[in-house]
Amino acid sequence: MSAGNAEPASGVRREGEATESAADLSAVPAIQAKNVWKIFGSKTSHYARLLKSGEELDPDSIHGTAAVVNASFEVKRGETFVVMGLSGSGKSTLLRTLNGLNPATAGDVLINGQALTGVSKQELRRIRRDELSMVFQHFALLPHKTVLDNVAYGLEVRGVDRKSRYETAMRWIERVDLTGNEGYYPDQLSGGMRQRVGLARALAAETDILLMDEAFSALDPLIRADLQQQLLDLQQELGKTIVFITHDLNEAMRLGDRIAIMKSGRIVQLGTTTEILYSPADDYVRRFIHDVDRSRVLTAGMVVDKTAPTFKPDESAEEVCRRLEAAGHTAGSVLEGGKVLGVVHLRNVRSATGTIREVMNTAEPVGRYTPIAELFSRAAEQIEPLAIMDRDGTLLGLLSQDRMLDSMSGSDTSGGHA
Ligand SMILES: Nc1ncnc2c1ncn2[C@@H]1O[C@H](COP(=O)(O)OP(=O)(O)OP(=O)(O)O)[C@@H](O)[C@H]1O
Repeated sequence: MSAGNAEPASGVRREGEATESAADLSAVPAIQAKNVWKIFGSKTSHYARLLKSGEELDPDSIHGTAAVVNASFEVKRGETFVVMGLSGSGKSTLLRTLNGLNPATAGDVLINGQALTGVSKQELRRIRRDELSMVFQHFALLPHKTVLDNVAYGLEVRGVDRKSRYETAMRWIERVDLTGNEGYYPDQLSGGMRQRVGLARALAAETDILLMDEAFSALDPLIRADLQQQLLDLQQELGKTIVFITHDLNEAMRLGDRIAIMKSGRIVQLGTTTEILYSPADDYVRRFIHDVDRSRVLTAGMVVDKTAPTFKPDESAEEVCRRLEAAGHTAGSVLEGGKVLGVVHLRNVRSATGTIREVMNTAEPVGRYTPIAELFSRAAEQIEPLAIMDRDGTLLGLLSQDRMLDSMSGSDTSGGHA
């Protein structure tokens, strides 16, 4: 298991110290949890003393509930970090230790390098207002305020003037596709729309960190899938740091860059989708992944072959054929000026006489976040594998139909790349 290996980062801030510049902050993980425990019960301060003095504590032997047991991890800036587990495993409690609503019994939580332990109530309120935003399962909208006022609420609390906060709120209302609904009250909206308001409100606060507690769990499956897609699209553009709580592993794998799986307060595995699918830490995790729809959670970027050779369009088919055979590959990509022009297959270059420009397949490359379920029919139409590109349009590698099928059947095709 990989939980528990978080190293302290540089740049720890203390209360009252100046907020570091954006450049300094970029070197610090957005969130750090170091040996965090949360114990409920009457002897909490006794256990806190034991843990602080370095004593080992067996969570099964305590009087009370050990809701979070020795959790250590870092959430990188711009990462979507999902905490997944069954009801009662400690997810919400862990989230509340991160925003200071439920102070840890022992251990440290650092937000943007600042430890929450020992800070004043006032400073904690400032951190919760300026550095974190929350999206809740049951929306937590103010029923007597309109959509516009709900979205603008965080800015109102911060004292932003009416004109600026409405401008900002309208921008986010538009961004979550709610334009035209700004005058409605929450009870006039569907569940999906209410959660869009919740999301817009969190985004309007313009904090770098979003904490989302079962944010989509109350929605029916189609609306839920829509909101997941909307979050993925927003995230691609905004690059927020998101901690997302869910009890659904399909949702966790669809959204998460990394996933922490919790059981009885412990993080039993922390890894990427492919790490968890192909190397489950124990039988508990194995049972979960049994129900995962791999074609939906595995994306092109997760299973792409990054080792295939690349060629220039004016190389001769004969030379390319020789190089492909020598490298033991059946296909390669053709690049010009850093851009993908096409893909060549050994079968086509073998019989060709001119340059590979004439025999390459010039089909559009595929984005790395496309679920492989959407690629099977395209892959079946051509002999060449699909070219997969990164966010910025550069080539990531090739993906053949065989490789997709292997990844679905449980073979590790990730080659260590998530
Ligand atoms: N305020 C509290 N007082 C006492 N026990 C608590 C408190 N809050 C949570 N617990 C206990 O801590 C454990 C973890 O609860 P938590 O709500 O964090 O789990 P969860 O994984 O978020 O569950 P769910 O998905 O049902 O919300 C449970 O045994 C719960 O009963």
